[in-house]
Amino acid sequence: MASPCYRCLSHPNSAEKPLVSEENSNWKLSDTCRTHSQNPLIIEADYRHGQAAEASHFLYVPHTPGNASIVFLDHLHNIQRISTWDIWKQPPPPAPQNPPYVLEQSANKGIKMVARRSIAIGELIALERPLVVSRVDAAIAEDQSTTGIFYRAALSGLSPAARDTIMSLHNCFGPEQEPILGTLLTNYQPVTIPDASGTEYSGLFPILCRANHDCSPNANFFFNSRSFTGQFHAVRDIAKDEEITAMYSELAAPRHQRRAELQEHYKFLCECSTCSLLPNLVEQSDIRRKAIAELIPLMHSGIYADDMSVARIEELLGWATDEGLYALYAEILVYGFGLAANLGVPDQAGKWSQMVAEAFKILDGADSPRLN
Ligand SMILES: C[S@@+](CC[C@H](N)C(=O)[O-])C[C@H]1O[C@@H](n2cnc3c(N)ncnc32)[C@H](O)[C@@H]1O
Repeated sequence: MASPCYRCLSHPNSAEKPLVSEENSNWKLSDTCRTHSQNPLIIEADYRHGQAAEASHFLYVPHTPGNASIVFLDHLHNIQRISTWDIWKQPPPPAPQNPPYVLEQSANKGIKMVARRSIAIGELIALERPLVVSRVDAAIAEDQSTTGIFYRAALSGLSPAARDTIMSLHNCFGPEQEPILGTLLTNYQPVTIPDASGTEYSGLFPILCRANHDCSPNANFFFNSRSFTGQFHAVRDIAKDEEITAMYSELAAPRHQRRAELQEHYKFLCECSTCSLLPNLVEQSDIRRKAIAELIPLMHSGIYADDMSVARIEELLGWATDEGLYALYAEILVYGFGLAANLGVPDQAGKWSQMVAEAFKILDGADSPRLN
């Protein structure tokens, strides 16, 4: 089977989905929904499932029917826990004043995010709360998924402005996909909720999703679960008028693989500066990225292979820098720190530990939860 999307873990759907029919065009709960509780406002999406706790429910935050700013799709037990979070009593943190970006029409990539002024490495570019958060494996009955009734019902509790914003976003699937689902899948970004027993979530961030992809992106998307905001931080200095870019697919992969994934999940051929290198330079870039890819399972499992050395880590750090892969550079640093400590090289471990802290500040901001 084809690989799942890096950002929302979805598999692209087949081309059999019909458009939403006219009679479903009103924003209202469908007949298969029923209210589970009023305050907090929790709706059971499809009571026909008969397994209420494991079926998808919608939570609207704040709990104002038809005027919520966030809708959550999850199983009931998670939704009930999430509804008690103090975060919903607090206003969202302010976005940067005079944001350093503008959204503009591009020649060939739809809307793009562009730097209005020079942006320094580590600077917060944009921050916002999501309009939709969904567990990636939300349960949807076949009849609801093909017609879009499920998503229409989910969005019905949002404010009209929030819904208009969502429906104005790009849907890269065109008529082959139900329009609301197509729009969500085109724009979802990963959301990590601590204490969610490993459940994976996707979120719709209406400004951040306007950034286009680059295989050596200059911004890092980070979800701060404390403030419940998606954020972009610059991972290198960005010049005025330069496009601000993010990553949509696994970057530690050769060009043909990156392009295939982007084509499959986002329907475009990547012609970023890395993908457009001359053939011999693409070959070198692929060698570096494949070498970094080989380290990923070790980094995730924390295993230090016998042939892994401080010198090899330094080489891989250099390649991650050459390739403009800052998030992976930070992951390699973390692994290198552990390796050096494990090998009994305290000076090197200390140096890398400091570099890890600097890298997390750049990627996530000074309040990075990873700094604790
Ligand atoms: C999440 S949206 C990004 C914002 C989008 N450009 C818009 O107009 O709203 C993803 C879509 O943007 C376009 N896109 C993103 N990165 C691209 C790139 N590097 N080259 C060409 N198209 C790109 C593709 O159509 C893709 O499906």
